[in-house]
Amino acid sequence: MTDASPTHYDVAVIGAGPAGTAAALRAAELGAKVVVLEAGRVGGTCVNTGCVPTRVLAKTARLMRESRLAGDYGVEVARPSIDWPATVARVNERVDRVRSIKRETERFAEAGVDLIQEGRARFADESTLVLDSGRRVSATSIIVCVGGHSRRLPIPGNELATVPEDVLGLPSLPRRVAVIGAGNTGAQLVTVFSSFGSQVTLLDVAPRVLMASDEQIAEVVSAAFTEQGVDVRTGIEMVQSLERGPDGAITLRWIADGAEQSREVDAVIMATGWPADVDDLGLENAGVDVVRSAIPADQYFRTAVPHIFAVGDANGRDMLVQAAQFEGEAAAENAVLGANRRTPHHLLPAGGFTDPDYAGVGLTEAQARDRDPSCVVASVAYAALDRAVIDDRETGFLKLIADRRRELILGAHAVGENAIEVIQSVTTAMAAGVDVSTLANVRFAYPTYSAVIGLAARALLAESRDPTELE
Ligand SMILES: Cc1cc2nc3c(=O)[nH]c(=O)nc-3n(C[C@H](O)[C@H](O)[C@H](O)COP(=O)(O)OP(=O)(O)OC[C@H]3O[C@@H](n4cnc5c(N)ncnc54)[C@H](O)[C@@H]3O)c2cc1C
Ligand SMILES: NC(=O)c1ccc[n+]([C@@H]2O[C@H](COP(=O)([O-])OP(=O)(O)OC[C@H]3O[C@@H](n4cnc5c(N)ncnc54)[C@H](O)[C@@H]3O)[C@@H](O)[C@H]2O)c1
Repeated sequence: MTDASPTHYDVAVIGAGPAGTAAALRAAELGAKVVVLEAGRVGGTCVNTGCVPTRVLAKTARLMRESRLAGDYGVEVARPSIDWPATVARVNERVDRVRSIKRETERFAEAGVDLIQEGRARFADESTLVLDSGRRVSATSIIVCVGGHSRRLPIPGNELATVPEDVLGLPSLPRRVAVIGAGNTGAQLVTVFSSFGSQVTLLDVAPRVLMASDEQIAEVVSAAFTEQGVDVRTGIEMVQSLERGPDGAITLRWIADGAEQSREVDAVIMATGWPADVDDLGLENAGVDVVRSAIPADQYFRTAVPHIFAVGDANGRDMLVQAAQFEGEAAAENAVLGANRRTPHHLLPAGGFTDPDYAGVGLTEAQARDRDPSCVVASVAYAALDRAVIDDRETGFLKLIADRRRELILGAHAVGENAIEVIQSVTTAMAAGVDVSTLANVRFAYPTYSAVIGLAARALLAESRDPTELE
């Protein structure tokens, strides 16, 4: 369809992932006439190809591990194995179920938001968008919520690799798999395939796994990978090439310690970054730049063109659902009300479902020591926690970091069973401005993993005090 005179809206939102959905609903709530332009399925990466399917795979992986241990509890089960098509079907069924409770399409309709799904949107100029169908839409403000996509390394044979969004499309469970990239995505896929019984090799140019996490947390996850039989190769110089052999196997070549190394695998997963989905967005027609694969935005989420906002994964800052939603709402308020709303980015709990789980919020220990050398740090091992011993989950610890007066909790990092739930509870305390002695006096139900918070808060109070502190 072509339309010479575009329909005009107060706010046009490109993308119906967590950022776009939050932005559109908030803008409509504030009385704006809103349109959402979505190229694919509503829900975005998170529901369709990211968090939700990954979490179902993580649950499947846990079932595999638990089944292997069932005998220790006198529960007799046959040796577990993966029926890959059934696993994929289960993931898809759960994704559909989550989609059915999210009801984005219905919520847009109830809020009076127009949803147009006629292909990809592209800027024709700074106020006009054109869709693949030819339809044109103009808007007073445009909120770009296009998310991102996997990055394929520019190396020979890269088309042989599978990207994380396409893992469910693997024809069968690979017996040998290489994961390139040990960020949040790669680490979780390592656990999934390792638990499923695949032989896993993990490669990264970074000096350690999980570079964004607290260093000690990453050490525990990395050591667990090695103990589980994963071949962890961090600090490599470069990945060179992939080549398909006559038997269908893929030869992966890389350079480490100045020498070429290679391995034959059945699948290679590239989890090497997440650039914004801007290639065909026509940003040059609107005067908006792309810097390091993301759309730069100021603290109010405005791009260089003040009525064009960029939020969620598109601005390349905090690529998390909780950030995308908050940024979307803030940008909608700034667009509709001309307000100046920012995001309190320091309180973004996040983590991953590896074995063991890991999570964190606030400053890492290195960041905290850098900013405040007199900060206090205390860690409590899960081995000191009754519940972890009861469950045979003694690996891990919770680390709390506070200012020298122990008035503010600056960061919390956990690795071990239920790490994310533990960190979420600490986040709640941080958001409420709870000081360490108040946290140390909270009663925790017995026997729980969150009890480690009380132990860690008491350990923080017991840390030797700086003599200048009571001045
Ligand atoms: C494997 C994986 C696991 C993850 N797990 C977690 C997790 O456990 N917790 C967490 O917090 N985060 C997780 N994330 C990150 C999370 O998915 C993203 O941070 C979040 O989805 C970002 O939301 P968004 O709205 O910015 O973008 P997206 O969710 O990517 O949505 C963007 C939407 O824009 C649409 N679009 C793009 N270009 C156009 C265009 N030109 N025209 C029209 N529509 C367009 C796309 O079709 C898409 O629907 C994970 C990511 C991956 C890849
Ligand atoms: N559970 C979660 O909260 C969750 C899960 C998945 C993704 N995410 C978010 O999505 C974003 C993308 O995550 P990601 O893990 O896909 O990407 P990432 O950018 O966080 O990690 C990519 C990894 O690939 C490595 N790499 C890059 N180039 C390489 C090369 N040439 N050879 C070898 N290794 C190379 C990097 O060193 C890095 O460790 C992140 O912001 C992440 O936090 C969050």
